[in-house]
Amino acid sequence: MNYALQIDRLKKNYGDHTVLKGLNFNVEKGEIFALLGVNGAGKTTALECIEGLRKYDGGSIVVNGRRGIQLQSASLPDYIRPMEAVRLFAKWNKTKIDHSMLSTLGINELAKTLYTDLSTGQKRRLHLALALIGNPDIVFLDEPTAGLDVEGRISLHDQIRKLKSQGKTIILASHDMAEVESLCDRIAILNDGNIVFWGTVAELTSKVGKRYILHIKTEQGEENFESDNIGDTMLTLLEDFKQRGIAVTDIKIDRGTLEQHFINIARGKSE
Ligand SMILES: Nc1ncnc2c1ncn2[C@@H]1O[C@H](COP(=O)(O)OP(=O)(O)OP(=O)(O)O)[C@@H](O)[C@H]1O
Repeated sequence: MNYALQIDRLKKNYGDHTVLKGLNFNVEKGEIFALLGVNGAGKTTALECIEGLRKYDGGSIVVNGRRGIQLQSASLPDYIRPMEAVRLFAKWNKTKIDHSMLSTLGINELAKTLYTDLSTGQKRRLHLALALIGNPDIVFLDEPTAGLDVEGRISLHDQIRKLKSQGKTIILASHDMAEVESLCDRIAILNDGNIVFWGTVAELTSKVGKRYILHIKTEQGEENFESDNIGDTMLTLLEDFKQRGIAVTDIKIDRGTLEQHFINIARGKSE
């Protein structure tokens, strides 16, 4: 297999707090891959170890290709202008400025604005341009569309798809299932320092397809139940309520969404 990234038993502690307990996953060349997990799951820590920005305490990381890392907001000085930042990054990377990439990302039109005066979307576009300056094979994006409006998200998603069509591998951390469903080939879900799901979005979706949430209202309130076998679950529950002498007043069945399923996995409920 042609891997861009091979992570084997990656461990990271902050003092006596073990954040990554031995992560194993691979990312194929040319795919868009997302690391998902609730707040504090360890996504940024894992990305920073892989990016080479943070030391880790065990395991191995193999990166096959040049890395390009999107800066976090607030990483550039307020009074730098976009083209000054571009020139600096080109110098550090010992490379020529790719004006066609800058124009695709609309950086030329921002040339004279101070960094502090750029909108969130414009900053994100600049950060992406700076990540692309050394023509990397693997591009790392930490929550690339957080805080963007719908138009900004669509435009950034188009840029990310374009990078994939150029053969680049994209690795992103995200909270946003809609983003992940529309963009990513494969995902890993982090929970409590471990990978609890690794696979394609279709594989996760197929699991969700079988999952139902049953809302049963009784005179005592509403209770929710999850099931893969809605018929059997409903019969068992109705029998149980009957035996306890509780009157059922309403029943609603929801097919669980991908997001709901993700949250259940990420919070450690069994599949
Ligand atoms: N520099 C640090 N020193 C000590 N603890 C840290 C440090 N950075 C992160 N942590 C802790 O490590 C855990 C994982 O944090 P991390 O930022 O990697 O998670 P995350 O999944 O990216 O979260 P979020 O979605 O909120 O960005 C958290 O409990 C956090 O408090």
